[in-house]
Amino acid sequence: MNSQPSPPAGAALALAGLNKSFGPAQIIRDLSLTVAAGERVAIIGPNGAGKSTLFDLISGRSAPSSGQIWLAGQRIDGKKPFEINRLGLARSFQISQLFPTLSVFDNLRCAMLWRQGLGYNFWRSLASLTDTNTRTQNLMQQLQLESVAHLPAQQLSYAQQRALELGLTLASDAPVLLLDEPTAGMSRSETSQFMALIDTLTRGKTLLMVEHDMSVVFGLATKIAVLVQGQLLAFDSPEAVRNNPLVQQAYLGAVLSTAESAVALTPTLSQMGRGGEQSLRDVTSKA
Ligand SMILES: Nc1ncnc2c1ncn2[C@@H]1O[C@H](COP(=O)(O)OP(=O)(O)OP(=O)(O)O)[C@@H](O)[C@H]1O
Repeated sequence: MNSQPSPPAGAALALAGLNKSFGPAQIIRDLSLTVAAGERVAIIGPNGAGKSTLFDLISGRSAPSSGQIWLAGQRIDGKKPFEINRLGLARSFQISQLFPTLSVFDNLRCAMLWRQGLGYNFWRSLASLTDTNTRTQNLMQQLQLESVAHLPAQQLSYAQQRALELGLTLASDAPVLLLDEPTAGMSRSETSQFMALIDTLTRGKTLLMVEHDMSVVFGLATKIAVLVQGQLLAFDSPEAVRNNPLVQQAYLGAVLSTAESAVALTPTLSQMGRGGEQSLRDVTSKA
């Protein structure tokens, strides 16, 4: 009767028949989704649609009521967050994840060490420390945070803190990343520049992001998943989702009409090119 379900071949992440209830309230309903390696998926939907709950299920923060989740072919539903992280999935946890009194460099180094399973260990070999320091330095450069390397995280600007938070997620070197509203709270120009940073630093990785800002969604995602009342209404290319009458009716129509002007004002990544990446320096170097 209960034949063991198998994951779709070659998927970076796959969800099948996922359900989550809190008491009598069913929040996620029979959700199935297959994400190919290297795909960038934006999860959108009205407030309360279940986006954060879905992230919680994938990252192990809570267990599904039923259904399966596979990461690169391995069942992960019901596993602990640190086990899922070790298996190759990292989730950004907003600024609260930062160590406020540690420097930018030490925040990143801690994340690197955790990935290696070393922690702060007095007896760690000098060679591995040197290697970690070099890789921390490289990541810090990519994040354009060298100018604030020795500042405590709590003294950074908001945009710099978000860049550091992205760095902590990247430090685990996980091939699958979950980003929770990466540009929330940023100005429009900061958002454009941060999008360019995400684009550059997550190349080749599989990305899922919950995002309300349609300029980010349509500028960055290769696929969009639309969640309404816990159900997957659509999972398709940005163009197909934009033109889907069901999506228009349930969600995007209203959102796009208010966001359209913002989208028009925000250059796409290809339009930004190197210039966009360059100007991020201005944002992240703000004291
Ligand atoms: N631990 C919980 N216990 C009971 N209900 C919960 C719990 N967590 C979430 N919910 C409910 O589940 C529903 C979906 O919440 P969720 O935060 O996943 O939505 P969301 O799409 O991320 O919303 P938003 O866009 O506003 O962040 C909401 O009605 C919320 O009240």
